[in-house]
Parts: sequence; structure tokens; C-alpha cells
Amino acid sequence: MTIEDRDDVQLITHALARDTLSKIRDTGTAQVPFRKGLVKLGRICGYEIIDGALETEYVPVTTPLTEMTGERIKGIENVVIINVLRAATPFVEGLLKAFPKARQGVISAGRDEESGMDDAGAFPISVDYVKLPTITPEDTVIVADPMLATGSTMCTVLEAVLNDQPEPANLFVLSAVSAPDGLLRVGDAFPEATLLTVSLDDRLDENGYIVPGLGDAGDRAFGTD
Ligand SMILES: O=P(O)(O)OC[C@H]1O[C@H](OP(=O)(O)OP(=O)(O)O)[C@H](O)[C@@H]1O
Ligand SMILES: O=c1cc[nH]c(=O)[nH]1
Ligand SMILES: [Mg+2]
Repeated sequence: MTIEDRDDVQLITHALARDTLSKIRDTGTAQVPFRKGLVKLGRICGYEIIDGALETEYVPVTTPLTEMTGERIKGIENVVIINVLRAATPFVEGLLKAFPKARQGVISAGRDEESGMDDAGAFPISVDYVKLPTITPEDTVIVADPMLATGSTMCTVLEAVLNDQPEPANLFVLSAVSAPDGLLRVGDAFPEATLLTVSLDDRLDENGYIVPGLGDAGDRAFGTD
């Protein structure tokens, strides 16, 4: 099945998200505006998740003038955000503006770039640090990583996050830029996940980088090379 036929893949189409992503793709965007762009993108994605996935409920409100019926977002107290070190850190900073009370997990997972991709187009992933909150069946879990390339990192992260935990009410894999191969790998391995992405790019190059992509998100956000 191709990506276009799958209903577990959903694009975040907000114009501000597309505008911000276009700015940070540009090779002339320096470290600080790049990092700030990822923060902004995370905030917009957070608002879009609220709008698309969480319901509202009616509540009584007393204004200075009268009584009325207002709305509150249901389930916003039950959000877990997983930060995949390190490129997800500014992205998660933005998400937290939409979900300030989220419980957070941190996992350091990185591609072993020296080994290269195997015959199936996957990277070996080294996991160095894992600190995860307990998940409940009421939770909306958002696993955030701006780049979803081969999907190797995300599959490793999801295994760790879901290991011995009850299935959450919603499971979102959130990326800014994704490649078809990675979405297929993650979607096939975790059919319970909804794969949200701002841009589904064309392909991976021979080194597993997304094309057109934005380069190495971690290096660009942290000023390393
Ligand atoms: O889908 P994949 O092929 O696994 O690639 C995606 C991963 O690559 C990047 O991390 P990287 O290993 O460069 O670590 P970094 O965030 O520390 O730069 C990115 O942030 C993802 O975690
Ligand atoms: O294109 C890519 C692929 C993996 N990680 C990145 O930061 N960029
Ligand atoms: Mg990197």
C-alpha cells in the first residue's frame, strides 16, 4: 500500500506551519532562527492536534455580566509528550505551549550513521537514556521528532514507550518532515499510531537523509556539524 492510500497518515496543513517549515528548510537560515522555527512549528502542531483530535465539552461560565455556556477542551490534562533527543527538544518546547501540563518522557535515540543503512533501509539505533512516565488508557501520547526519515529511530522509541504499558486513548507520532519509507515502516509496525506530519517529502538519499528535507535537524538546531 502506498502512503497516499493510508488513513493513518495525516498532514498538518496550517498555513503558518507550512510557512515556518519553508523558512527553516532554507540553507541560509542560521542556528538561532532555525531553533526558533522548530519551537514555533511545535506550537502550531500542538494547536492543530488539539483542534483535530481532542473534543470540547460545555461548561457553565460566569462572566462579569451574566451566566453563559462556554467550552473547555476534554482530556488536555491527560497528555504525555515524548522528547526524542536531541532534535526534538525545541520542537517539544513549542508543543508544551499548547500542552503546558503534559507529562514528559525523554529518550535519547540516535542513528548509527557509520554503520549505514541495512538492506531493508533501516539504521541501527543506539539508545542511551530512557526516562518515561507511566501511561494510562485515558492518555493522549505524542511522540515528537521533527525528522522521520527511515523510521528506524521512531520504531525503537515506540517500542520503549509502549513496552508494558496500557494502550493510550490516542497515540500520535508527530514529525515536521517525513519520508515515505519511514512512514511506511512506522505505520506497519505500529498500526495503532496516527502519523502526523507537516510535510511528506519525496524520498531518502543514499545516506538516509530526507530530500528535499532540511538537512540534519539536530546539527542545525544545536550548532554542531
Ligand atoms: O527516521 P530515522 O532514519 O531514524 O532518522 C530520524 C532521526 O534522525 C535524527 O536524529 P539523529 O540520529 O541525527 O540525532 P540528533 O537528533 O542528536 O541529531 C532525527 O532527529 C531523528 O531522531
Ligand atoms: O534528513 C534527515 C534525516 C535524519 N535526520 C535529520 O536530521 N535529517
Ligand atoms: Mg542529527
